[in-house]
Amino acid sequence: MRTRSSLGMLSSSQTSLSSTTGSSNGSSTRHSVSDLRRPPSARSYRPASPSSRQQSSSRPGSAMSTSRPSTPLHRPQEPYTGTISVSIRPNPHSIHPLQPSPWIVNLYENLIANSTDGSSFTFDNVFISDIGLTNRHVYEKSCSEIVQRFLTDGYNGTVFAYGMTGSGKTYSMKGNELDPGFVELAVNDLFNKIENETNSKTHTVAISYLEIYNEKIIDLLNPTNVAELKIRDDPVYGTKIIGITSPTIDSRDQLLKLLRRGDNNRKTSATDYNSRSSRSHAILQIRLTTIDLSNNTELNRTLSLCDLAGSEKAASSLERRKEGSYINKSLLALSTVINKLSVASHSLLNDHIPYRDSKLTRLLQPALSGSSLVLILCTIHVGPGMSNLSESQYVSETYNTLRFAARAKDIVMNVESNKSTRLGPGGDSDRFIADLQRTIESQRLEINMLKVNLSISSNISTETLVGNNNNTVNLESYAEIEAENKVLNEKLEHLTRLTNLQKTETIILKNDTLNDLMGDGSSQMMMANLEEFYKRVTYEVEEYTSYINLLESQLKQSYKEGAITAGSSNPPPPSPSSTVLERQLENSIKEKEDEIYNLKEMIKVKDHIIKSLTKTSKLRRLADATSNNNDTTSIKTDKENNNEFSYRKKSPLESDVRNLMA
Ligand SMILES: Nc1ncnc2c1ncn2[C@@H]1O[C@H](COP(=O)(O)OP(=O)(O)OP(=O)(O)O)[C@@H](O)[C@H]1O
Repeated sequence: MRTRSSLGMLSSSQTSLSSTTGSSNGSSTRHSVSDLRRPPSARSYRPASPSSRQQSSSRPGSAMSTSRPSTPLHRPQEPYTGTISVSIRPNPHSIHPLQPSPWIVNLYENLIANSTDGSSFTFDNVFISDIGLTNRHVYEKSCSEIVQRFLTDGYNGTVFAYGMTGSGKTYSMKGNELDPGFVELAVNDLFNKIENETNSKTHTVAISYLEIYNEKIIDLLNPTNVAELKIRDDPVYGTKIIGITSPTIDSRDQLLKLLRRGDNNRKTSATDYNSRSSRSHAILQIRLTTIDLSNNTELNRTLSLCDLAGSEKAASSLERRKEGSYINKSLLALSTVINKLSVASHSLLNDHIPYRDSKLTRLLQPALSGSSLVLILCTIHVGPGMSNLSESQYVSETYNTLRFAARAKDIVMNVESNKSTRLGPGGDSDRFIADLQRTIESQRLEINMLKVNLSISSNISTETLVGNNNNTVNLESYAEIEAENKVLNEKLEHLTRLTNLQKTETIILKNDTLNDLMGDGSSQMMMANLEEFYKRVTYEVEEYTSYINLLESQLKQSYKEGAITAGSSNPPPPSPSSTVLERQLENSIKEKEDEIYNLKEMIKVKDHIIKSLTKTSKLRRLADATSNNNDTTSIKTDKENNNEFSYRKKSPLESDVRNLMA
């Protein structure tokens, strides 16, 4: 029973490690991952010897990582130069009472080793897999330093939890009532700081909370916000999400209440490995602005706390597989970025870093490219727990996570804190406002000029079409209509994509989704699946409807413009080019009308599907109620018969069932 005892035995020393936090050599010592299938007799733990470190550091790419002096975060230094801070936390529930774990933790060296092949990794913190180890303890040793430097020194901070599904990311970030997670602990630190601040300083806190689900950004504080949220470069914050809700917060309780509401909007589902698995990456951004009235300065900084979705093997459910492929794709993009940054830290070449390969890496771009202190908390499985994971499955997943962590640990950062800007007369913001006013003024002039040009050109255009002898179409007005056509074409392309998506959904529904919705056949599971499905479909229907409205208004506009262009009390014989133009407009209008008609038809189909599904779920509830009521009524699912229900024998509920079936 080496597992629990050897991991547990070191528990007491974990608490005495505070002096070693951050004092690791800042590198991960990696040894070759050799044959995992060596016979059990060969499994013995060999702590990393100086010679093995030597061997590791002589390999290309790691030489600098071991020789580079690491700067502990807690040592005041400006700017911060050092590696990303990486901590490893095993999920205590992953220990199996009977199966020895191949992973061994050495708390004195912050090292985790695989006893099968002798490979080992060193990080800033390696935590014990002990059920009694609280989030607060882990937070204080790994995260609170970044939060403090965010609060007092003006650094941006980014913390993210990374690891296999079910390994404890959400537990660490969110926690529970008894054991609050990193987010709540950071919020406490934030408000403690604000409340104890001297009178000369005022603070403004604003937050945004989003999830990236299937490569779409969703506003967790306002899920009805159906506009497609886009990431844009921003001179102050690096990147910014246009249109996201970002309320100003007055108190700790208000902030936590909003987060709870946001958490309820998050996509979670039961997977093969975790009964409540996060199916999205959730990112909380806290923006803090401090105005110091004693010297009239303003300081802005951002703390980002991210609970990433877990990497996973192919799931058995179709829906989960689809989500899983998006999750794995974005985690792969993150891993590629980390690899490249790690290589770039040790080379003089400036390789392209593919931040734009996923929304996640795009959002983390400013943090990973040096504008933020970064902590990565990697959560791992050290055993199969009570799941039916095989040893090779969880060991290889844990290896993947540790390799990712080791590469991240190799990345050298040079982070500068944000600087205060001067307020008041002659201050930075004054100059900024003056700049903005100048820009607005010159834009106002430009708009006026354009308005004048536009009215001249539309007069000329009308004259040209209604009676001038030269029969030429005004080029400017033609260009305008061309531009309008281009916009409409873009919209059309978007619609085609939506339509294709819609087609796929319908096909899926016909073939497999109904089986997926059935889940394990329990009405609870089916209701949960149905609710999720219903939410998604309703969201799509809303998107289509608002899109149709937009198209209709554009069409109206086109009609209007067409009428103005062609309208005349005394129309001239059309010139060849004006006829072409009118034909183009007519075709375009017709296409849009067809498009709208098709979309309306599709919405009808969706509505019909929703109704049928709701009916089916009611039917199933009735069926369950009937069978729970003992009686002999037997309602059974016949999946081979197109998922219809067949029933026999009368019961008091049968008439209800019949009504629903009708
Ligand atoms: N350190 C811990 N102490 C106690 N329980 C834990 C710990 N870590 C994880 N758990 C438990 O393990 C289960 C899975 O954890 P969690 O949901 O946090 O995993 P996850 O990594 O977020 O998974 P996913 O990627 O699927 O969302 C939960 O029941 C959680 O309560």
